[in-house]
Amino acid sequence: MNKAFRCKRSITQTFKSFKGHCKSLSKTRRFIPTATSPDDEPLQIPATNSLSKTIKRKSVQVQSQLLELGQENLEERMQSSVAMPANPPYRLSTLIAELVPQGRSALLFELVRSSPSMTCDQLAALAKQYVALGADALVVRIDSEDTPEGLKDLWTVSRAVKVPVLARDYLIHPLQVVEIKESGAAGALGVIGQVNGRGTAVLSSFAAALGLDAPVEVINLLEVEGLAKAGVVFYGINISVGISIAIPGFSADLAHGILGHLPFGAISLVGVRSLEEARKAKLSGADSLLIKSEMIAQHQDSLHAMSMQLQYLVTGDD
Ligand SMILES: O=C(O)c1ccccc1NCC(=O)[C@H](O)[C@H](O)COP(=O)(O)O
Repeated sequence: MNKAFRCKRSITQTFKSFKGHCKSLSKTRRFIPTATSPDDEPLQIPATNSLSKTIKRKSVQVQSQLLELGQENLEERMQSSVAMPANPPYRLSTLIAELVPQGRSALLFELVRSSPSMTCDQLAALAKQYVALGADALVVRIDSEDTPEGLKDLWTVSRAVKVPVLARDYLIHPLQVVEIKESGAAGALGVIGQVNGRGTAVLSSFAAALGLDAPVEVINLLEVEGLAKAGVVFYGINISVGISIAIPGFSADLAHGILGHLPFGAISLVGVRSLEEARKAKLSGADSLLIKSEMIAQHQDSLHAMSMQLQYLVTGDD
């Protein structure tokens, strides 16, 4: 359990500071989480790029959930989630701790419905295929743009395979983390430093308090420094983030710089879209690789070959 919770702050206090954080961000940041309590004013968000548009859409969704739930029910749900943390049978951080001393990085395959009409059972069958191909863990996309039944997908896949299953969404509010925990996942991707700003550490420590692995996506060492002080130990790097938020020079090279300067004992996950990115990330010391759905789609006709090449890469036999 990390700092925010070691300090014995109640979950209510934590949530309140998260709310305050959302409000302050609304005035100052480029990407603005607007998931606030039912009594908050709707916030104005400048949609400057695709990520900020996505966050705006997500904020509207979360805000409507919060309105429906009400403040008291929300606090009760969060409190009972902390009181009964998840104890998933397969954990990514445990797996990484086993593999890294052997010189091996963990391979996470991203799973997404190929069309909205795909069923949960079909997705579960695909999950089993990925595990048979060599995936050490799976990441299920649950955003409403990817599936009409994100949490059901997560629930079904988590029960279908004997590897860690993480959700991928855009996380801006603790309620989303509670739902992911209740769906039986072992973790969540989507806590993004650039989106959550000063609330990042709170959201991350809340996920940890619920027993989930939740790497925080970072784009520079300044973020790492601040988060490390707050006790964050799991970092994510999305190599293609430079494309979506136009950071000049953000590339595998910058990822290399961040990976080389993570705090002692920290673990890392790097999202890749090609074998070349996977190779660079492994050489730079990534503890785990997220094989993104775009890459899997590109190798649709040669999944076995892709997987074999990845196995060579992560064992360092490349
Ligand atoms: O997407 C990754 O590569 C990634 C790697 C490690 C931790 C988190 C990661 N993604 C979380 C995100 O929410 C993405 O940054 C965001 O969805 C944008 O993703 P994309 O459109 O695939 O660049």
